[in-house]
Amino acid sequence: MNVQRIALVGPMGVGKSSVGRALTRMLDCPLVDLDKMIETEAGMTIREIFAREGETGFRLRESELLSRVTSETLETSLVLAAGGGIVTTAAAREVLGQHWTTIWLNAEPSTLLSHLQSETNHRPMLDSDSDLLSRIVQLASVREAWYRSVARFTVTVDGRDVDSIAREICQLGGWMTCSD
Ligand SMILES: Nc1ncnc2c1ncn2[C@@H]1O[C@H](COP(=O)(O)OP(=O)(O)O)[C@@H](O)[C@H]1O
Ligand SMILES: O=C(O)C1=C[C@@H](OP(=O)(O)O)[C@@H](O)[C@H](O)C1
Ligand SMILES: [Mg+2]
Repeated sequence: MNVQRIALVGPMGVGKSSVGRALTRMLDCPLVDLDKMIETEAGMTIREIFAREGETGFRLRESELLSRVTSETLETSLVLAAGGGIVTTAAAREVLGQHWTTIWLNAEPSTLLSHLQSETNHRPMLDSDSDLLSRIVQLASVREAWYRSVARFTVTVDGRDVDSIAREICQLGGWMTCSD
């Protein structure tokens, strides 16, 4: 069996979790949404982790969990929806580049703004003195080179629905099910 391991990276709000869910339906293989797994294991929400442990504590949990999930599933087909900031950790970039077919979902700031406008509550990295659009642009300027460095493919999502994005990803790899 041909093992497929697809990791979705990209900025907050681009649709990693949503496209991840669509992909697992289409490919009939499991999804790990890393943020959800972090929350379950910590028994805290992401906002609570940031409040108690700061961004540093969250990044440690995130990169350690990525390494563990990766090493425990090397022979398993899997879709991984990462959090937008995973690429800020060097160890995580190494794992994504080496052990996953990593796909960068990318979008214009205006698209991210429209996706995130009612979704800032559980995303502490969006707490900022500046307005939401400026924060989106600022994070992109820091992170885009890292997304590029880990990604085998880039998919632009502007103006597209979740299923069409997932279908494009399946076509990129020639995947019909996770065993193809
Ligand atoms: N292609 C899309 N078109 C319209 N809305 C989208 C699309 N992708 C995601 N969304 C919406 O944007 C918000 C953030 O999506 P989510 O999947 O949580 O993004 P991420 O995991 O990348 O932060 C959700 O409300 C989701 O329904
Ligand atoms: O970009 C970031 O730093 C973060 C993105 C979030 O995930 P999504 O990209 O799924 O929103 C989550 O991991 C956390 O709030 C930090
Ligand atoms: Mg997500």
